[in-house]
Amino acid sequence: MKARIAVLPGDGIGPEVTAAAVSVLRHIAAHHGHEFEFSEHAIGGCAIDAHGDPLPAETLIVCKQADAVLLGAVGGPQWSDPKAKLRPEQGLLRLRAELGVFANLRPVRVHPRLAPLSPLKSERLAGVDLLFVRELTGGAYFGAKTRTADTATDETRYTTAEIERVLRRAFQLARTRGRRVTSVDKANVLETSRLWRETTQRVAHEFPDVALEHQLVDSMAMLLLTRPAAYDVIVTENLFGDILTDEAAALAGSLGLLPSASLGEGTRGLYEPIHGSAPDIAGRGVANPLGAILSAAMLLRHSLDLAEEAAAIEQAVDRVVEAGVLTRDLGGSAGTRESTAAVIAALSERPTAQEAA
Ligand SMILES: NC(=O)c1ccc[n+]([C@@H]2O[C@H](COP(=O)([O-])OP(=O)(O)OC[C@H]3O[C@@H](n4cnc5c(N)ncnc54)[C@H](O)[C@@H]3O)[C@@H](O)[C@H]2O)c1
Ligand SMILES: CC(C)[C@H](C(=O)O)[C@@H](O)C(=O)O
Ligand SMILES: [Mg+2]
Repeated sequence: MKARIAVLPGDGIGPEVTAAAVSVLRHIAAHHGHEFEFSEHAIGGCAIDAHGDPLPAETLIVCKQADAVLLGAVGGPQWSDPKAKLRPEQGLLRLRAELGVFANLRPVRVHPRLAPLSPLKSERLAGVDLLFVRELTGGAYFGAKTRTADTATDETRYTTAEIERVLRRAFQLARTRGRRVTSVDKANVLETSRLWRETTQRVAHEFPDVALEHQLVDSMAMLLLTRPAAYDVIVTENLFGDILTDEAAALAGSLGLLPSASLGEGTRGLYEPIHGSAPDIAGRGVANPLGAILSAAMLLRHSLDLAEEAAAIEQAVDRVVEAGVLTRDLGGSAGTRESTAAVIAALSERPTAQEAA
């Protein structure tokens, strides 16, 4: 298979973790007979510095022509002045909107070896296998903003069509898993959430084989910590999904572990770890590359239809964790390169009988 992959390293640890993901994809291409063509483009703070625009026109054109986009992270203290006109994060939000990737899939699994790193007791973590589906191109992130000297507003706006399409994606995904959807809103207070809930109830009729429950976001924040194994697919709006998934990362042991896939109507997708540019550790070669590497696996599965290769990467990551080659955020001492090299070495090993079954 031939594929064009646009790589947007971005800021902070972004270049370190995308380099790791690209080297894993190169290994897959070489060993499975694929031709992946990579091209790097600017986004975020470094694009503001080089081009005066967090999403330069050239970057957007290449992303729209690519089969998939792999992104590191954007942002950092040097571009975080509240009065700044241009912000790195605007580039990422515009890219998501321009690509029409309205459904952001964020899987959360807990490797038993990492359970001690979680704030929860191991018995609560057994069987945790969540898939968050976060609406990605609507809500407060994209509503009108106003600002005077002492007042600011961010409009939260959702249309029925925006809610329906992300819900359908969540229900469809639930059919490939545990057939349970939890829809998270704040319908006791917010009008957008009341529209969300009404729409969910209607869309659920199209999926009679999938169980639906509603949960208010504040109690969901607690339930994620008290009974995380009770959930399967969790679908929610943009802002709630952003916050709940960072919380869920603590269950897995580190923000550095969680991947994501942002999908629209076609097969082209945007793939990025859920973490940010981690300015506190950038440039030191210690960032955990596994979230980015697992995002590359999602790219193979969702944009290139290479499910076997995707599973091979996921199994290799599991083996590396099992073997205890861990970066510092996971209590180990491996650097980014060592962790990446261990994944590539594990890819070359034969699958265990259990994995092959
Ligand atoms: N998708 C994105 O590009 C994205 C996502 C989140 C935050 N951001 C931006 O990143 C900047 C920093 O934000 P923040 O500090 O709140 O969040 P962050 O995710 O960058 O970092 C939070 C903490 O997690 C650690 N961490 C994150 N990723 C890690 C990894 N791969 N390996 C090891 N440790 C890791 C960091 O060292 C830090 O202690 C901000 O400008 C923010 O807007 C960007
Ligand atoms: C950087 C920011 C715009 C982004 C978001 O909130 O979507 C990040 O936090 C994420 O989770 O991808
Ligand atoms: Mg976030």
